[in-house]
Amino acid sequence: MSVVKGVASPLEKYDGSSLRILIVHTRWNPSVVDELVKGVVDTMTKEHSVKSENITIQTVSGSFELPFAAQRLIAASRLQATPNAAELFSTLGENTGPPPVNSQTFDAAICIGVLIKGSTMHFEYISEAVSNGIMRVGLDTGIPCIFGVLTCLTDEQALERSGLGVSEKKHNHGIDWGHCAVELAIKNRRWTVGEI
Ligand SMILES: Nc1c(NC[C@H](O)[C@H](O)[C@H](O)CO)[nH]c(=O)[nH]c1=O
Ligand SMILES: CC(=O)[C@@H](O)COP(=O)(O)O
Repeated sequence: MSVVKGVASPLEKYDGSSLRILIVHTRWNPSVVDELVKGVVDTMTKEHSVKSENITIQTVSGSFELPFAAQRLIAASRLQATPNAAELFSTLGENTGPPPVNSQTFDAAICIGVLIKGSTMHFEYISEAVSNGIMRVGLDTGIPCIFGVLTCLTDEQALERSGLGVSEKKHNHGIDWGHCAVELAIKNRRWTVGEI
């Protein structure tokens, strides 16, 4: 068991009570993905006071769809949060109506999926595309976009990294992603107003 590997705790405990979080997760390998999502949500709500009503959860088919969905959902939330959203919405058709009162853009997005190597190179191509795509969404939108995709060679590796494994090394990586999302969302707010 490694004595080096792992992430150190942050220097402060971040209050997520005002944060708005987007979670996009896949429907591939659902037994593992669902456990990872639970780890993220439980960590944010129980350890950082993120309100459940401020967590938006959307699903896509597979990991390859994660970057597209995250980018489009961030864009849609920005449309809803714009000052003249009602006017913009009215131009979209008479049935759209005004945006929800509490609609605002997201403070962070978390993309969650599980890739498990098969017998072709499909795994390698998707892994590379998805990791680059998720990184690009964060850089292009300015909204922290957390890489919550397990890239596993075996089922056992996926089970271990979602806390469903049988060894003492098992750890739900969703916990780390929940902490990471809150920390970067708070820091991004501070950096955006010049607090460095
Ligand atoms: N094999 C896995 C996939 N494959 C599906 C792709 O992600 C994508 O949905 C499809 O190519 C259509 O664009 N997805 C996973 O998330 N996990 C896998 O193990
Ligand atoms: C990650 C994948 O796309 C993989 O599970 C597909 O399996 P295969 O390479 O056997 O087609």
